[in-house]
Amino acid sequence: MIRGENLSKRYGDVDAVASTDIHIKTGAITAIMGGSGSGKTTLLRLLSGLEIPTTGHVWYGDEDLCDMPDKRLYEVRESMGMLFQYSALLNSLNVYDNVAFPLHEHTDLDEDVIRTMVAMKLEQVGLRGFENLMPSELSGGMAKRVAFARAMAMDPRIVFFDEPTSGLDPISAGVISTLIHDTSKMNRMTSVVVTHDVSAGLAIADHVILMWQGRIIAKGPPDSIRESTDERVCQFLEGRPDGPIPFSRSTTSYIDDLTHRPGTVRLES
Ligand SMILES: Nc1ncnc2c1ncn2[C@@H]1O[C@H](COP(=O)(O)OP(=O)(O)OP(=O)(O)O)[C@@H](O)[C@H]1O
Repeated sequence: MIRGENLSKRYGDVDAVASTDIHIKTGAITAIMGGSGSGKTTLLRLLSGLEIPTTGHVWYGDEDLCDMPDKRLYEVRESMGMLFQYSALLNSLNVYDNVAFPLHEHTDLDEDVIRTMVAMKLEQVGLRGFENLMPSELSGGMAKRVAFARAMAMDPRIVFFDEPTSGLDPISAGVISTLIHDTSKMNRMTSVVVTHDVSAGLAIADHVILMWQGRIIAKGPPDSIRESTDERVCQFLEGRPDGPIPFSRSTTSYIDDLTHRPGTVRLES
């Protein structure tokens, strides 16, 4: 369904994503995992057309997302759902209006029809009856579920989830992971999930992609990732602080930085 070809995204002198080829399979759940700063969110934003790559192409079917007229890009993005890392609910709107927002924005449906659709989506996430609550009155887990209902509002063909379980207790995280899995399978939806949550990622995904320093270092079904002997993959799966994946990404010597030696980053005085 979506294919990234030689994708790179450079911010200043950081290669957030570097020379990456990726194929998102139709109807499958793809988990993109990797350490902090490895480029997962950037890759997700490139694949969903939210970010323009520095090099490369994103093919959506046989159309290039990076070279699409704005009107067509808008149409394509209507067929995609997005659940952002911090839920991104609109704080001035209650739960009902947040979930109804895409339907109000993109359709001419009668309010009665919208009300029915919102009730169905809220039932799906176990929050029917909470329509009048404001985002500030929701727990983190409830906010994620509202964001999930909103991402599903237009019955998208593909949904991008950015850290859907971050900051949640294990039970709420389990609820969200199950929702992603069951909804994807029931609706034959294509899902792309960026997550730090190794066990959830391996449990719900059909296909796993592991990133390090902007590049894909392993890909395949969960079992092949579990059985990988690549030291970087093992370190990530086991959550070991020591190994080939360094804790610090600094490229300059610490001592040089502290002593303000030439060629190093100067601290502001
Ligand atoms: N808008 C931006 N401007 C400048 N640098 C950015 C921007 N977005 C990302 N980066 C840099 O690109 C690199 C990859 O960031 P990205 O958010 O894609 O990683 P990530 O794997 O999703 O990290 P995390 O798991 O911590 O959210 C990081 O070094 C980050 O600082």
